[in-house]
Amino acid sequence: MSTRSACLIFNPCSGKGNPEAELKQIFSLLEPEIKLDIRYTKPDLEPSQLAHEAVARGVDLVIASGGDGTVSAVAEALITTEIPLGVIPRGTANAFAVALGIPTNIPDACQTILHGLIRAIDGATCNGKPCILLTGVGWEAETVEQADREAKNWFGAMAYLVAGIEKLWDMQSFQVELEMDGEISTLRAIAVTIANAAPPTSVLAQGPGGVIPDDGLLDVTILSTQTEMSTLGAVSSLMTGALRGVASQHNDVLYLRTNRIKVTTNPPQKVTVDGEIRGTTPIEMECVPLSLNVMVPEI
Ligand SMILES: Nc1ncnc2c1ncn2[C@@H]1O[C@H](COP(=O)(O)OP(=O)(O)OP(=O)(O)O)[C@@H](O)[C@H]1O
Repeated sequence: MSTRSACLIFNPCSGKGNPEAELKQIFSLLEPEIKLDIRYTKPDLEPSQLAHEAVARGVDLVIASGGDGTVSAVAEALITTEIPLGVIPRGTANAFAVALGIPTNIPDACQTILHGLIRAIDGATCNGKPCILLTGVGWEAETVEQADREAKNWFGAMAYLVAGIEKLWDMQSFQVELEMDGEISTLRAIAVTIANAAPPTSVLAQGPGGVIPDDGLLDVTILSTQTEMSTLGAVSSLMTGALRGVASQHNDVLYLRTNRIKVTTNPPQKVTVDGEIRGTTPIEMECVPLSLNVMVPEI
């Protein structure tokens, strides 16, 4: 007997699997218990619009199935509503799912939607637009741009590592002005990453020992630079720190926690928000505490 109603927003182009078979599998796992209204994303239709329409129709749950781009856009429509977000990850990195412990295989992700718990997490805005994962300025944004569809098809999640190493050699340091609580600090950096939620694999976003998605704060990680050699040392320290789940102690890695920050750079730098390129600096980012309900596995 179907008791809950859900809109499933399905990106047929995410990842490298067979979308028809995947959708069939999702349907067979969920439909016995959830009445599903399936909507396909289209290149010229923002998934957030489909999610807004679902909210207006009054569904109990909205499920995003795709990569982080799809999940982030669907979440945009659910922030500040009580309607929970279900996630069936089918992308390359699936950073949002990994950050929240949501399984990245279809059967277990569906189990989480059927029998999981609702967890309230923070959302954020970057220049007034929603951000649920992280905003990257400089190296992170250059890496995301370099890791295009073709690279992701070839290398999977390793595409980001390959692109990051490739881009590191070209990175010029830039001047950064950080404004928090009316105070301004100035320094030179190659990367400024502001995270609301991030998995350990987002090495530039680890903050002082992992990103906490429901603390009402953003984790800012700055890779400041002195010389090319010290940059390499800082990057390898960040990577080993991320693997071991501890903060890097390198002198060129700085951490801050804040609920609101403005970042201005000279020259302007590319910005990535939740894995999509979104213009250039300056940016203003703000945490919106406990504004998004997400289905997560039972502990
Ligand atoms: N029907 C469609 N046909 C072509 N492109 C689509 C369609 N629906 C969505 N898209 C595009 O898919 C992109 C979002 O993809 P998403 O992030 O969900 O998956 P992905 O790219 O496989 O994931 P990842 O970023 O992890 O590799 C957007 O650029 C959007 O325009």
